[in-house]
Amino acid sequence: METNSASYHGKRVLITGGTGSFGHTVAEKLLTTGVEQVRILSRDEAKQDLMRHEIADPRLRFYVGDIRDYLSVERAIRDVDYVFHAAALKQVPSCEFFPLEAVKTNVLGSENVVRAADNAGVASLVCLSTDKAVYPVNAMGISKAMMEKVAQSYGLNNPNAATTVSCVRYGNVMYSRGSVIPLFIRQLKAGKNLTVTNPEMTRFMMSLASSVDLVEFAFQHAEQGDLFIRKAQSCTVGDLAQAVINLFQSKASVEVIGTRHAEKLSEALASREELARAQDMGDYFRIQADKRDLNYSAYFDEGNVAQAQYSDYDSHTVDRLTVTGVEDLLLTLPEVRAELAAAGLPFERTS
Ligand SMILES: O=c1ccn([C@@H]2O[C@H](COP(=O)(O)OP(=O)(O)O[C@H]3O[C@H](CO)[C@H](O)[C@H](O)[C@H]3O)[C@@H](O)[C@H]2O)c(=O)[nH]1
Repeated sequence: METNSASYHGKRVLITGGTGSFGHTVAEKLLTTGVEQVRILSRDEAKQDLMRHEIADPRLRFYVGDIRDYLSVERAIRDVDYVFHAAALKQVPSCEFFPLEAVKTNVLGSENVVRAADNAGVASLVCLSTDKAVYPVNAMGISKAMMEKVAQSYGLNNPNAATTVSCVRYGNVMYSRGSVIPLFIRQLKAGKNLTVTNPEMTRFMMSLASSVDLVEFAFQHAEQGDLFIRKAQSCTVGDLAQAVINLFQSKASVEVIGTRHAEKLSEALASREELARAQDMGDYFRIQADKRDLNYSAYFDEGNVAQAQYSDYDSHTVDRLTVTGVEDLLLTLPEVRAELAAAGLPFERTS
């Protein structure tokens, strides 16, 4: 995390959904700065207890609550300077089965966070979204797309707002809980074949460290309503499986199981319409909110002629990693290195 320690000096930071892998990593990094307090708001007291023991620091404070419940957000956000909003329902299948639960947490819960941040005079709020919010096809993505709209409408409706509200979109965070990389490794260790949905399916691959950098970047650069994405490479799931097989020197084969419910062949981090108004910032894009006011005729009559020159920032068309490239990326992940070390296999490149 390109932590600008000075920005946190003497400040209080709240992380919603803070016991997850993102929250944990951010909290640890913040505590290396001169931050005054890091607050975690989450539902599960057992996970909080675990984290309290893992990071024993008196500046870390835990609030049991749920973003669906405004009062619990209000309690946790009082006197806070900055908020990282990571609390969400983010499993595609569970949101598919219970779409209204996704609405309650990802849309209405996020609205609670925005409103509470405004009422508490928070300086900056960064909301975490996902590539599945772009041209969404599943309930998780649709609810995250609505969260982005809720976040952006805050500035549109409050031109003199004291709180800067921005969003970031992730791709697939490698080795995140419940995702395919730990699954592949578990399958290999159990002597099973790797289950691949569709070998040609592509996903953006991001390490946890680079997703934390993205949030940090947004925090440092956000203006009202901005949405940030980090440029990323993609790979096919077939190549990902092959890279895992190669690193673990396994004889396992790949079993094609077919596309799951509500998943896409590729994901887009930004649409062409968004890229047409995006600012290229090196490793990142800033996508500004449509700043026209809520005058309906402006909304309908003023188009954007630049749009036609752009295509989506899509995992099928961006720079694609080779199998060796995926192996190299996997070797940067501490969890993969630990698994390889435990299996007595090399986890450094010799050539
Ligand atoms: O047994 C499996 C399971 C998955 N896949 C494939 O592996 C890729 C990644 O699958 P994950 O389940 O790891 O990730 P998803 O893209 O489905 O979704 C993930 O990324 C999202 C962000 O885009 C959210 O964070 C979500 O919670 C998280 O599961 C997909 O192409 C999927 O089809 C397989 O090939 N075999």
